[in-house]
Amino acid sequence: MNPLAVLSAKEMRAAEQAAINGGVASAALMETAGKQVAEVAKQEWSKRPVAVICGPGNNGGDGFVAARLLAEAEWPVKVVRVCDRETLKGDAKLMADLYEGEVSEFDANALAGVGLIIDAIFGTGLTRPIEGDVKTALEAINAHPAPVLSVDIPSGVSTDEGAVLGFAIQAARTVTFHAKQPAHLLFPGRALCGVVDVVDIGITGEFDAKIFENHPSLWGARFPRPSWMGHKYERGHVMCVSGGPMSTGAARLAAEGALRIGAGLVTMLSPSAAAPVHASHLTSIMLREANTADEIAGHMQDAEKSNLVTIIGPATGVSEQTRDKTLAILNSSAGAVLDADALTSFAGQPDALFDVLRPDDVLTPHTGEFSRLFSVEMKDGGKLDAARAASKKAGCIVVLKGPDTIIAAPDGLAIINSNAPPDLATAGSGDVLAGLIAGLKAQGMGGFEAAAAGVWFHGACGQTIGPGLIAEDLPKAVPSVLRQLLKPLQEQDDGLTSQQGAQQQ
Ligand SMILES: NC(=O)C1=CN([C@@H]2O[C@H](COP(=O)(O)OP(=O)(O)OC[C@H]3O[C@@H](n4cnc5c(N)ncnc54)[C@H](OP(=O)(O)O)[C@@H]3O)[C@@H](O)[C@H]2O)[C@H](O)CC1
Ligand SMILES: [K+]
Repeated sequence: MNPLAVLSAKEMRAAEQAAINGGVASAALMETAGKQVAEVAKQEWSKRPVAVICGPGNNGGDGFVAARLLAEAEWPVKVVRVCDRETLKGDAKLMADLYEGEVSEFDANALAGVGLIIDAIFGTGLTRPIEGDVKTALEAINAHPAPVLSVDIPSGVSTDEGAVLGFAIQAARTVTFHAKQPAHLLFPGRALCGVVDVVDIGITGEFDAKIFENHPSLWGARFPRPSWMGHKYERGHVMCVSGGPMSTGAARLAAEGALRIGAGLVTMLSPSAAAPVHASHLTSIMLREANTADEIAGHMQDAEKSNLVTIIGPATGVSEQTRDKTLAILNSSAGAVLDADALTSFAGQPDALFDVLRPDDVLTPHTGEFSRLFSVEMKDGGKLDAARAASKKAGCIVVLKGPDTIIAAPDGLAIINSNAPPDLATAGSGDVLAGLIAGLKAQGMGGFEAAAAGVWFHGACGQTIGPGLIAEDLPKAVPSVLRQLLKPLQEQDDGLTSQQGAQQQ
């Protein structure tokens, strides 16, 4: 299976069942899961008193295995149950029976003197909000100074959404099995996981995954590389629609992003009143006047000559005029990346937009713009489903921006990005992203892959600059990230491309 595949709780159960049908004993899977948890504890922490807190299901079963193996390794182990003994059944009961040490019920003294807590309370089987005595136990764990190692997922986090159901454990580290689940990548779940280890427990076989974690290995083979014999007209053309004289910076940031990522030509389409402002700033980016939707449509005829992709939205203003200009682009043969005001200009009448979008066009809303255009209230943890449904509804690629940006395609495929540092939440950063995506699309990448690559690049540029970042820095960081990405794999610096590097923040 692709190591970047992300499986839902239902898909995890199906993968587990397929392994069982293929002859692997379910108890063997649990034994390996618990063994891997014990191994991570031994690798990451020195020998110390450990409390293993076990819940009523198979997550608790994994905990009993880890407790047995740590006790065999002569760790001082204390097992604490947050369920009645009678609720344990199947493999979990078997593992509880195999544990020979004392098992106590959770109380105020349960964590006294421990230096590590293993959270094996709930995993993928959490079905309802945490409350009552269980909540009291989780609160005591979070209040205790010992680090927490969570089994599969921090208890209280919903697997498919990464939302907190009532209350959740804050882990220092989380060991998950076979593949990541959405909660390991979506906030707030991701922040509650700490460092995530994905370990093998003996599940084999192919799985038709629909969700992936963003990484160059998903799209690197199709990433455009300039060729010796090529010329600028073969590297695509990006046009950027500008706002008025007091709002020109956003379009310039997008244009610079497109040029830096390799588009052969970039042209600013500016209202006449704003053209002198652009003229005093632009050098390698060309400048043309375009005041009306008809004039925009006229420029779109360039699409016949080159692979033209047009960006509209950054500081173009929420107006009927922006709407008409957007429709002029969508009714031409130019590709489109629609951001910010171009999206909000269709709030209240989204069908006028959805009717003309083509499957390869890209929308890049942040959550506010998304809610306005798709008339949905964004809830904690609803992001992945919302982006996938929106992509289907709009019939094009949707990039729902945030610390855990989702890239969704109408056929249900989705990519979750995990390399963006918080420094990227700054004015103008999203404009550069629209430019990166358009620049890659103009060079021949499909909309979905261009969006994934653009989002990853944006994150990698953010990591390169780090604290103090302003949007103007992002296009300037593109060359160093490109140099890194286009190196042969064995020469790449892991800091930028490894999963772990991305996961640590
Ligand atoms: N995926 C794999 O290949 C393997 C996974 N393993 C581990 O198994 C768990 C999933 O186990 P499961 O038994 O399905 O679920 P949980 O252990 O997470 O919990 C289910 C029990 O919890 C009760 N529950 C649910 N929500 C609450 C709540 N809010 N408050 C109290 N109790 C709750 C639930 O009760 P129901 O009434 O809803 O039935 C269950 O009793 C996975 O995460 C891995 O750790 C295998 O060990 C290895 C293979
Ligand atoms: K857990």
